[in-house]
Amino acid sequence: MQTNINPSSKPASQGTRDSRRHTPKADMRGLYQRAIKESFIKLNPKVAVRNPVMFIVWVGTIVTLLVTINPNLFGTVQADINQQRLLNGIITFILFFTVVFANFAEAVAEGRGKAQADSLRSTRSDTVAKKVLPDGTIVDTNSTELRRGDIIRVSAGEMIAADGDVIAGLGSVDESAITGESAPVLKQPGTDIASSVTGGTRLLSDELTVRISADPGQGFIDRMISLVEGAERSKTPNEIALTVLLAVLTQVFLIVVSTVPPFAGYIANFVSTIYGEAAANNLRTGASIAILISLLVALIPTTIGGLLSAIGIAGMDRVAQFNVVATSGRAVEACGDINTLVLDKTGTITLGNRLANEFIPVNGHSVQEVAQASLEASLFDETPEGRSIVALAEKSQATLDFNTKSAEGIEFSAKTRMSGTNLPDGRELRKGAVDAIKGFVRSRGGNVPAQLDEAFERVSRLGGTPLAVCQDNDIYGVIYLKDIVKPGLRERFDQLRRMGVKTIMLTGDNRITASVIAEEAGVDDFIAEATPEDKIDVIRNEQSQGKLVAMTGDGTNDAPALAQANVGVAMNSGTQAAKEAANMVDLDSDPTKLIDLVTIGKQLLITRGALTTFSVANDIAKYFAIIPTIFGAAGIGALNIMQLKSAQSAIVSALIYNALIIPVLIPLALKGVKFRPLTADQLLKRNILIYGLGGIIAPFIAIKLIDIILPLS
Ligand SMILES: Nc1ncnc2c1ncn2[C@@H]1O[C@H](COP(=O)(O)OP(=O)(O)OP(=O)(O)O)[C@@H](O)[C@H]1O
Ligand SMILES: [K+]
Ligand SMILES: [Mg+2]
Repeated sequence: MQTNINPSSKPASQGTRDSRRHTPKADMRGLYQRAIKESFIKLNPKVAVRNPVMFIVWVGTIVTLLVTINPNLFGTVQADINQQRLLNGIITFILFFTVVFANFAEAVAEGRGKAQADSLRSTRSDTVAKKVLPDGTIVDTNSTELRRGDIIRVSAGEMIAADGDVIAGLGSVDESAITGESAPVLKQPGTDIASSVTGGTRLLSDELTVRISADPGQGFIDRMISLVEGAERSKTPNEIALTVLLAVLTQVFLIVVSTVPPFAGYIANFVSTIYGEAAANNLRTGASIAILISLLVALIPTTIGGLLSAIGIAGMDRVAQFNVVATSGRAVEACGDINTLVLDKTGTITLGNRLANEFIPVNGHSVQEVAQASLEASLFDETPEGRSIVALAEKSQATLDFNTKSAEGIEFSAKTRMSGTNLPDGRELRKGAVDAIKGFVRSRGGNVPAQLDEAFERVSRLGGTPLAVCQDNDIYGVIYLKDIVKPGLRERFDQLRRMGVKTIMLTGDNRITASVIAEEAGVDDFIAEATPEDKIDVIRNEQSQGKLVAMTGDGTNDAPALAQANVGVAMNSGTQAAKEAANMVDLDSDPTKLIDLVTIGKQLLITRGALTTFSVANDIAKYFAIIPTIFGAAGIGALNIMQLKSAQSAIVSALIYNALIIPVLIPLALKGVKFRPLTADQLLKRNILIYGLGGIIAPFIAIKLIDIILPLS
């Protein structure tokens, strides 16, 4: 087992998170002022109707306002008309603020995104780009006139006018406008990583030629702005299902409450035969329209109805705080339902800077000869692995004895799993996965020495990647590429396991290395020697068992798998193809962030469930507060278990509680309920216990307290 973990390196997604937020903290006071204004603007019926539960409250407010103005509107009131008017007025006032509070919850949630959008927009200004025409001439072109496929030249100090891929040049780019990270990022063409640039970022050094990949208004920052602003926010399937459920519940209570007057009338007739007409009248007037509306509003799920969209928006927002751009709320929620997490080994589970550590000779060759062959084989290999091999070979005094211009580079591909160089004198040098090189040598009539397997095993058992090196049909030796498992992963995978998420490591590397790394990192399963096609198959296979799969990737060859996965997270450092196929982009290019995303998604679902449970459980107390006032005077006082001061005080207390609970719960809706890594089953039980039981008890206490404080008799 590997013991040489670098103790100074932190898990990639911890530690620096706060400093990485891509927008400055929103001005909170301005945010609340804006939200208060918005809460009143949202009273517009056209907007209000989108939330059926709160719309009922809004309509109820209008009706109670009418009976405040004229208490006799729906039949003569027998009680003191001024007293009736006062009560109706108070009810109207509270109902109105119930709607405003719900609007406020949504406005606060939206406001954070708007503030973010503003700060993003401020980084965006029309830029003049140097467009390269097909004949090579350069013309100044406004960034709004650039189209997909156009070629531009960017010089040091200039803003990159639009998204694109670097096709020539090399330079460092300041991406702090989107990532908040001030360290410059090196951009160069060709490689899977580091070839894509984002409009609105600034080139710090040298010169780049960029092929534009997005039409105006379709760029990454544009998409980010419209996302955080909520312009593209559509309800997720879960949210729609819950909205429908709440609407149905509202309808049920509407029917229930509308049966109260006939029922009360029936009892009144009965009461009049025993206690006389005076008592019966009391009962008939008790069921006044304003009180029935109060009962209805108390019973329908206004708490969750008022907080539902804030919870969803906050979920997207929390993802943004982690420096991840989600293309939809649906993607965020899907994270919460993930059963299987597919991770690739190099760069995800390991630190990824696989560096050449040692040359191990076989077949009677010397270390020097292996270094020489490795240098020649890696001459055109631009991958970090290739570069590190060149560096180690040069340290071992290897030199070139041919003109590199006349040699031909054989690029690495995940399919062949080797790379190399064809020399001018006809020699073919190759390096790559050991079995791939074995195949290459055998196809040229060569032998595979037993020593090779020993070297292969030795490197693999250390968790390293062994690369065999050969010249034509002669195997020279093995290059030990050393890699290190990221610290702290085991705990994170343990956490996922407790949430019921299975982790699968997918790697193109050999079985032994894979098993050593898998064991050290603590993943549940691993698949070795995987081709890009295998990656899609693994995802499809999991999905065919009804599982939801998340995957992280960065390469163009990851794009199909990213698209196939239910949640695909592309690295910002990755190719445009990968970013387009994925439904999330991680601006920090930190593959382990999926673990945080799963947590956020789960937290979103749990918060919604918890507040729904709480909202519905609240009804019991409110029911017992209001129902005796409808029947109370008629001697059914046994229902008055809360012993509230009077009918008026009971109704008003219940409604005040009902209204205030919305703003009280806004922080919880925005922050999410405290998350613990438990399975769905355990979480359900826990939530029913806390939010169900709490939801029953809390309002009894709160309503009783409000009743005591209220100066109503
Ligand atoms: N530059 C290279 N030249 C030759 N062979 C390479 C090179 N890079 C990798 N290989 C070999 O090809 C195998 C597959 O590499 P690749 O980087 O495609 O793996 P992968 O499928 O992305 O999985 P992971 O990145 O998790 O290891 C490696 O295990 C190694 O044996
Ligand atoms: K309610
Ligand atoms: Mg890889």
